[in-house]
Amino acid sequence: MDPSVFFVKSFSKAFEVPDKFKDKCIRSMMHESAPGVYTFDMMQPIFCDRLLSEVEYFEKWACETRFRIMRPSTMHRFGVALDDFGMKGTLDWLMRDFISHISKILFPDVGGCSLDSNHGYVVEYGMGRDVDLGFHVDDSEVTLNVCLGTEFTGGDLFSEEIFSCSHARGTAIIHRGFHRHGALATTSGHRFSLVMWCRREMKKHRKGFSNDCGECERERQARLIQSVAARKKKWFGVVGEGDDAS
Ligand SMILES: O=C(O)CCC(=O)C(=O)O
Ligand SMILES: [Fe+2]
Repeated sequence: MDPSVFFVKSFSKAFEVPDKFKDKCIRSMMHESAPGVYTFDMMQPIFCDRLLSEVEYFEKWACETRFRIMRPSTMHRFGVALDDFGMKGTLDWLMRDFISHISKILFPDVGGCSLDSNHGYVVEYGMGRDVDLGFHVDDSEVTLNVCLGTEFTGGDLFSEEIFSCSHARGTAIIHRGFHRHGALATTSGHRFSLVMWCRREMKKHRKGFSNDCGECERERQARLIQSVAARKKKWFGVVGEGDDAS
């Protein structure tokens, strides 16, 4: 996958410099909006558009086939988990090659570079969708939140410190999972965000377990991916680039 297709220049450049300058470059593109909360430019509009059209296709498909959408978390009534439509490979790549490095620099105390699993989803706010999100902590070591747009007012993210970060399309916020935060009401339009809860599962919980039913989960994922890819191909004549199914 070519990062320059998805990432803004400042982001991809920071990861291309020789290793000895990399940490400094990555740090210099971060703006600390509140203690422990960092914002930076990350995604190009084309990434936001493509992800949102995938979500739209998936929701349409789920509606027509009566596939029960797994909501991202108990806090959300709307939104979709990205694993459900074959984006696991893309999310793993994002975490392994980029988020882990950022986490090593900013959050060595929680995940550092040893993040090894993730839960990625898109949340939706606005008329007929969720309105806001109460104060909470995430089930993650490190959380990445990328604003996908589209047009909206309100929806600022907030945390305990006096901090309000209005999120522009393509910008990312990264923080520790235990950093309490919430989202104010989206007062007009629709707001979508890509959220990735990045975890350190293996080291924390699974040490010493050789059979944790990963096999069953892999089979379930493979069946789902095949079925979604087949339907997408039938309807749209394409399978999204970067999907597990491609
Ligand atoms: O609404 C947002 O962008 C924040 C979402 C969030 O904090 C979460 O899903 O854990
Ligand atoms: Fe959260």
